[in-house]
Amino acid sequence: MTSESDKDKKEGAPLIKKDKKIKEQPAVAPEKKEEQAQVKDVKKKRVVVVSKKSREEESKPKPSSHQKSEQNAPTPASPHVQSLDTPRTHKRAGNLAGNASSNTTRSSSYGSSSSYGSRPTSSATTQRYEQTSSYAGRPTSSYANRYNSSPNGERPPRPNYPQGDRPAGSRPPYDRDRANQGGGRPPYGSSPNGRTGGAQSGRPYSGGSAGGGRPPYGSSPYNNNRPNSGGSTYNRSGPARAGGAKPAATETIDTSRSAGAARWAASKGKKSYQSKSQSDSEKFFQQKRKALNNTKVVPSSIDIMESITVADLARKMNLKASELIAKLMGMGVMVTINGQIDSDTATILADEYNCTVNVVSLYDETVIETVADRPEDLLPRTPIVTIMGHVDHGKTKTLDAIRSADVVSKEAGGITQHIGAYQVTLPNGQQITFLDTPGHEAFSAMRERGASVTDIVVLVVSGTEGVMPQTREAIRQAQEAKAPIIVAVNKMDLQDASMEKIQQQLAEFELTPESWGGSTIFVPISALTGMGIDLLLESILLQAEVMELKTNPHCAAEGHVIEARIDPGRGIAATVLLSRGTLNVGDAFVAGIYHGKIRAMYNDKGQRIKSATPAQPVEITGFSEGTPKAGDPFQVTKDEAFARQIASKRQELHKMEGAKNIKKVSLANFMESISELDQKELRLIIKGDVQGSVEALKQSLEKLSTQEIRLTVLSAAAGAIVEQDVKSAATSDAIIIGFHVRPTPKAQLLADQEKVEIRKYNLIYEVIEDITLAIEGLLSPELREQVTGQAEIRKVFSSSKVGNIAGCMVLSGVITRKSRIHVIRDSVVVGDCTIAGLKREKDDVKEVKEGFECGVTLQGYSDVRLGDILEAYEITEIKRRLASK
Ligand SMILES: Nc1nc2c(ncn2[C@@H]2O[C@H](COP(=O)(O)OP(=O)(O)OP(=O)(O)O)[C@@H](O)[C@H]2O)c(=O)[nH]1
Repeated sequence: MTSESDKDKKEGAPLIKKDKKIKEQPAVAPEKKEEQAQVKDVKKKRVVVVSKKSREEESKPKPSSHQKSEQNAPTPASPHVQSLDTPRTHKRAGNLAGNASSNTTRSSSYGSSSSYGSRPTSSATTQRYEQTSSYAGRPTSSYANRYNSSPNGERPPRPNYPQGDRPAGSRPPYDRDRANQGGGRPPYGSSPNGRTGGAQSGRPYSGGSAGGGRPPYGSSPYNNNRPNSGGSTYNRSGPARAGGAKPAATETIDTSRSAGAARWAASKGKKSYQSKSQSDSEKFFQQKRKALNNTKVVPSSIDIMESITVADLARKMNLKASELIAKLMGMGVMVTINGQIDSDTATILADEYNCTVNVVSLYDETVIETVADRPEDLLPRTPIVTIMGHVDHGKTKTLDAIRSADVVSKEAGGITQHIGAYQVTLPNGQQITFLDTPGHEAFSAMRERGASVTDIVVLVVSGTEGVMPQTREAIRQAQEAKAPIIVAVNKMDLQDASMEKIQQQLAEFELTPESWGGSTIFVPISALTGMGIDLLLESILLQAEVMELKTNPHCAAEGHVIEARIDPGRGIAATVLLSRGTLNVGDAFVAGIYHGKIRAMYNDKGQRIKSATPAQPVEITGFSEGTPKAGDPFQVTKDEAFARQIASKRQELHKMEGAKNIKKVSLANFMESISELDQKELRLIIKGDVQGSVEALKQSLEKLSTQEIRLTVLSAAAGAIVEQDVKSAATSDAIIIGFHVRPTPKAQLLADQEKVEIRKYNLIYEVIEDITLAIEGLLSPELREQVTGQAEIRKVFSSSKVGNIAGCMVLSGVITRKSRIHVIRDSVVVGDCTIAGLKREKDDVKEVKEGFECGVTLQGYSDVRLGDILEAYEITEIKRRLASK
């Protein structure tokens, strides 16, 4: 039985400890407790305010001094104005000035930072960029072509673009006059080959970074000068800290106990009031204030990729996207805010603002540099052979004979064990790798991606049928790939097979037999009987010997994807053929635009292996995301993080290339842009009497689209309005336009039921007019400022209750209590706020007219100074018209 004391020991132990703790604390009088609670409360509020403040200041590039003053000054509940004749200096004004100056240091540090340049750059990558910069140019075809190297492991020479194509690192200013005369620059959107290559020529990436003022990764400009969360306010009342170190918790409590706590509490109250009262118009003003704070000039130069969205370009140039869109429209380029424009167009646009565009190639950042082979590193390697030829000429049977296994019959049984390539070991120990994919498809896929994987092509030609269409195609493909051809004249076991006939036919394709003085090897074979197969293999080895195929097996592995598939059990699996290096399980890699880490590796016999050498076909697993394509370059990287980085940049580049030519708003891309932009949309289905007028109407209507409102023609066809049209309109929320056509009775009935609007017209201008009005109805009104009066600050008073009071003389117009105010200093708008109090003498007034003195306290801005102009203005909403856009 458990005794009471035991129970206490078990259950009551923590309680006793707690009690002890409480007892250790000195006794506090009830009123003292209340005070402590208040102080704690104030402290909590204060921490919130401070963090909020630092966030605000971080987001603003400049005038932190204003904010500082504002925070120090409590919100004036009832502004009091002293007579202008009784100047009074306030002790706190000096404090505020001191704070302001400390913040000036901070704002300059913000100002020097470039938000565009904060791209992460590892030092290792930078080294690579520097190496890359020596390229004179690059092919402009798809991304995969760019990463492919030659089969012998050497990087193909980069094409040299004509000298003077573009100076290193920068673009020459665009001579508009010349272009207008049809001279220099190609038309918009036509990006001539070599342009981008020229852009990079000789321009070291790191140099570009430096020129662009890009801060190195991780070195945030904020870190240097930004005060810690305590800020100067803490310093004033709290104990001094060495080196501006973050205050300890005790310090915070101490400072909270000071008289400043009340001010913080008031400040907190004001802020919560502000945040609550954020109406739509307030948002507008916030944006405006932000814009004012960002009244930066257009930079003299910017760095962009090969294409850029209008929004990004506007941001880089410190301009409004709408302004750029308008300019582009003037140039005949219809583009939305998130639409891509190429670097040429961006250059022309930027040139309008005397801004030079430097094209930073994303491609450069996706290149995995490899170390060049030294002659002593190179060792002979296995030849890689592709069997090609016309349908039914015996390709599979030949491969089958080579492997001494009947693949045809296995395939008939549904067994597909092959991995796209396999290696044959001959009795003498020599090896040959055969690509086991249907020749043409493999070749086409490889060629499309710029891969030249095959060393030798074996062209199988039926000795009975002779040269057929696919034989010709195979010859062309092999010749384009500069792969030597060995002709295997098959089915020589058949009576009507003729070697001579085939030789004659092929001579027309510059495939002349050695016996005729040419250099092409012809081998008579019978895949059925196995006759001539040995000779064929010998011929392959002979050809390979002549080609002196060598590679470096000791470097990081490189090669190509031969085929890829999704294995139900193992996920993404790809057959890879290495051109150089040794591949090991656990290696990080990039294949095309995807990356991964080798999880498992299998040879062509399906056996699990740990490493693979050049020309040895292997199937790998371990892809982290997508499935690569046949012909994609495969490269091992130093680690997985780098592989991921490269893959992500390649994906971005791939996306950009895909989007590069999308400039005009089209039905194909509108869904994407709408989801991105949250645009308003007017959807139409057009039906007309003849196709010609339907097309004309469609084009005219699509031109009415603005960056805010998309006009989408879902379908445009000739014919009556039928039920299907109504159904489509109902599901997609569209309006039907009937031009010279009417709905069938059934369609009309359905439209009535579904509340689908059918508008009928006979004149094209009526349609345009109606739709224009509809679009204008959807346009949000334009908010326009109207200045109502101006006052000059002749004296500044500080009040402990209401903060700074501006003693003003109204110079023109009228200042009303409801006016919004621009604070203008040296012709620069430094503040945008409302009036908290307006007084004549000691009386609150609604307005003060020209020629009268008044006292103004501002809401949301307290850093008023002698000589500042207070510009009173009102916002008026103006209905937008399409014509005025
Ligand atoms: N008599 C004879 N028949 C052959 C020979 N080689 C292949 N054949 C037959 O020709 C037909 C087609 O052979 P495949 O090896 O499937 O031809 P293929 O070129 O691979 O055909 P596709 O895969 O459709 O392009 C089969 O019926 C084979 O048995 C040969 O040397 N002699």
